[in-house]
Amino acid sequence: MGSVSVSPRAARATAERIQPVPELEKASVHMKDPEHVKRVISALREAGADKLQVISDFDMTLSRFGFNGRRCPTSHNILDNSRVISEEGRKKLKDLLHYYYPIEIDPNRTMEEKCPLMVEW
Ligand SMILES: Nc1ccn([C@@H]2O[C@H](COP(=O)(O)O)[C@@H](O)[C@H]2O)c(=O)n1
Repeated sequence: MGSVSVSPRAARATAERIQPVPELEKASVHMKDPEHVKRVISALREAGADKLQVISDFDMTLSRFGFNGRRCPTSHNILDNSRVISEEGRKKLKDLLHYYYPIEIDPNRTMEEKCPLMVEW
């Protein structure tokens, strides 16, 4: 949420019309500045879907790591195992996962060693 910029004028305008966001009331949601988050969400709602641009990253910040003791799929896993990928493509992706994932979680490698390999992946 911190990277969404809202002009002071837009923030003031929306502050008066903030609608409740029930999802934000969940115990699992932690916010440094809840009022700012509410203002940003109101501004997003007001601007509409045409103005929305979503940028996500790929390191389990958006996807869940585990649930009920089981590992959740990453965003890559979902695509890798979907029917939009050919059988041959799925095999290649699985081979890449088996090669690169152990490197990603290897506690004996430095970030400097890992980074170029993760980019290569
Ligand atoms: N080509 C790739 C690259 C990365 N991964 C794994 O996905 C994790 C990121 O998961 P998100 O749900 O946040 O996208 C990353 O830590 C790698 O383990 C992959 O499977 N395929």
